[in-house]
Order: sequence, then C-alpha cells, then structure tokens
Amino acid sequence: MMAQSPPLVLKLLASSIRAATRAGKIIRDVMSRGDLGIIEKGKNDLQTEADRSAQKCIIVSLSQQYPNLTIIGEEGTSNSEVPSDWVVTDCDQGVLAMQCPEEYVNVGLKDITVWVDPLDGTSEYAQGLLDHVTVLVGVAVKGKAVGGVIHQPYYNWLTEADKLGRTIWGLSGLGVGGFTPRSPPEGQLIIATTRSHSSPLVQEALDALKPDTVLRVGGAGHKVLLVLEGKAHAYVFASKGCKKWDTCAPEAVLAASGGKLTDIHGNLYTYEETVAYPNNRGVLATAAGIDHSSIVNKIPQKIRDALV
Ligand SMILES: Nc1ncnc2c1ncn2[C@@H]1O[C@H](COP(=O)(O)O)[C@@H](O)[C@H]1OP(=O)(O)O
Ligand SMILES: [Mg+2]
Ligand SMILES: [Mg+2]
Ligand SMILES: [Mg+2]
Repeated sequence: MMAQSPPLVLKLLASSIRAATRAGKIIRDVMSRGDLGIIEKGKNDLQTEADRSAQKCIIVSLSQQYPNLTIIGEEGTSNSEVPSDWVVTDCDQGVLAMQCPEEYVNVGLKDITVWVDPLDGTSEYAQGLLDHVTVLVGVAVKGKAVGGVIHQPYYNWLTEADKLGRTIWGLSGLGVGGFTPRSPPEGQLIIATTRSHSSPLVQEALDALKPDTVLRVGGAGHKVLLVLEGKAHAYVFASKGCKKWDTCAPEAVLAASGGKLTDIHGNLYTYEETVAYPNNRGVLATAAGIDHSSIVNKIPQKIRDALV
C-alpha cells in the first residue's frame, strides 16, 4: 500500500514551526552583530534588519515548499535573494506524524491564507526587552484562524541560556504543542496589556475591569503566551494598532488550548486574503475557563462605540 502524504494543513504547520524557529535564530544574530538598521515606518512603528531578514527567511522557506500559497507578511514583499542557510524546507516530524483533525484533511491550497509577523514586539526588541519578542506564523482556513506557531527566540535567555528559545504551536481540534498550558490563579484578575502603545481609551478599559494586577508588556504573541501560561487571565487592548498578522497565530494557538481571542466586542476577526489588515476593533483574549463574554460586558459601551 502506498503511504498517504500528510494533509496540507498539518504539513504547513510542521513547516512553519521549522521556518519560525530559523527566523528566531536570525533575530538573535542581528542583535548579536549590534547594528539593528532601524527604519521608522510610522508613528511609534519601527522596522529593523531583524524584521526584514526574518520575514524573508519565512516567506522564501514556505514559498519554496508551497508554490502559489497566499502568504501575507507584515514587512511587505520583496524578491531579493537570501542566503541559502535561511531557506528551511524540512518539517517538524512530531507534528507531521499527528492525526489531522477530520475537518482539515481535505483543505486545499486555495482555502489557506498564511499571516506572518516575522518579529512581534519590535519596539521592545530595539530596547533590549528581548523575551517580549516572538515570531508569529498563522494559518487561516477559509478566513478562520485554525493553526498557529508562536516562537519565542529569547525564552530563557537570562536564566538557562543553554535552553534558549521555545516554539509553541496549536491546531484547532488537535490542541497545543511545545508546552503545557496552565490555568491562571483563581480569585483574582491579572490583565496583560500594551507597554508601548497605550492611550486614554486603553487605560479606561483597564480601569473598568478593576484588575488586581496589570502587566504592561510588549507584543501580541508575548501577551498571549502569558495567558497560555496562566500568568494572566486576559489580554486587553482597547485600541486600534494591531494587525491581522499580530493576532492570527496567537488566536489559533489560544483557541486550540480552549481560550479565545476576539475584538473588544467579543466577535472573531477573520483572516481571508482580502480582509483589511488593521484590527480596528481592539483585542480581547482570555484563558481557557475564563468567561470571555463577562469581560466584554464590563467594557463600557462608550469604549466599545469608539472601536468600530
Ligand atoms: N500603533 C501601532 N502601530 C504599529 N504596530 C502596532 C501598534 N500597536 C500595536 N502594534 C503591533 O501589535 C503588537 C502588540 O502591541 P503592543 O506591544 O503595543 O501590545 C506590537 O508589538 C506591534 O507589532 P510589531 O512589533 O510586530 O510591529
Ligand atoms: Mg511592526
Ligand atoms: Mg506584531
Ligand atoms: Mg512585527
């Protein structure tokens, strides 16, 4: 009997794990060399050589394996040559060997849009808050965020440098791999929010939720990691500013763990190729077991009306 090739969604996730991990090494190498090559794309919006190089690594690596795949990356498109050791065309064998959830077995290339944030937390990267940095690859099927990779290249950098970096993935219907999610402590409310893109509206939403603790940290990927790790109950960002590549992978990984990422109204974003990039309705993510809608309901209508 001929061996069946693995379903596309599973294989793409397995390839994305390898590509994101390679991109993380590029991000560390740029920092080690010390010349970040910073460009200001807009107000409070930087791009470094690490963002550019990591994106090339991921896009070239996935495009070689999946010609005609729709890939949308934060740093735009460029056809420039990349060093051959940036091109990774192998797969994570552990994920490849898993049983693909039935509903994704027959998904074809045309149903998929991949959203790439090659370096999430650029502002923190430039300031040396290196554990806030993640590499995000999200796999959307017919507009729904179903698969995701969150690679954290500097995980453990201050504590166990010999175990540097981690890669966490999730697939709807299959679960989360790379670590074991934990529940946040009961009887309190810990909220993670922005440290570099705050505003009066962001603060008003936090005040309304009366949290015991607010963690002001960088990156959408990093904040969702805090929620997955049980270090925060929720990630609340009552502002525009995040884009589809910031939330696609985190949404998929969080959902695979039983949590939820939506706009501030509690509605899911969609991730089809034609969708507008900005997440103008804010971000609200909650851990598994947290009542997402009760948090939505505590956000004053005035704030919700401002985010449409
Ligand atoms: N006003 C903004 N302009 C550009 N990017 C933003 C803005 N607000 C948020 N982001 C993106 O969303 C991520 C999460 O936001 P925050 O860290 O403020 O909570 C940021 O790291 C940044 O992604 P990136 O670093 O990939 O450009
Ligand atoms: Mg950016
Ligand atoms: Mg980002
Ligand atoms: Mg980015």
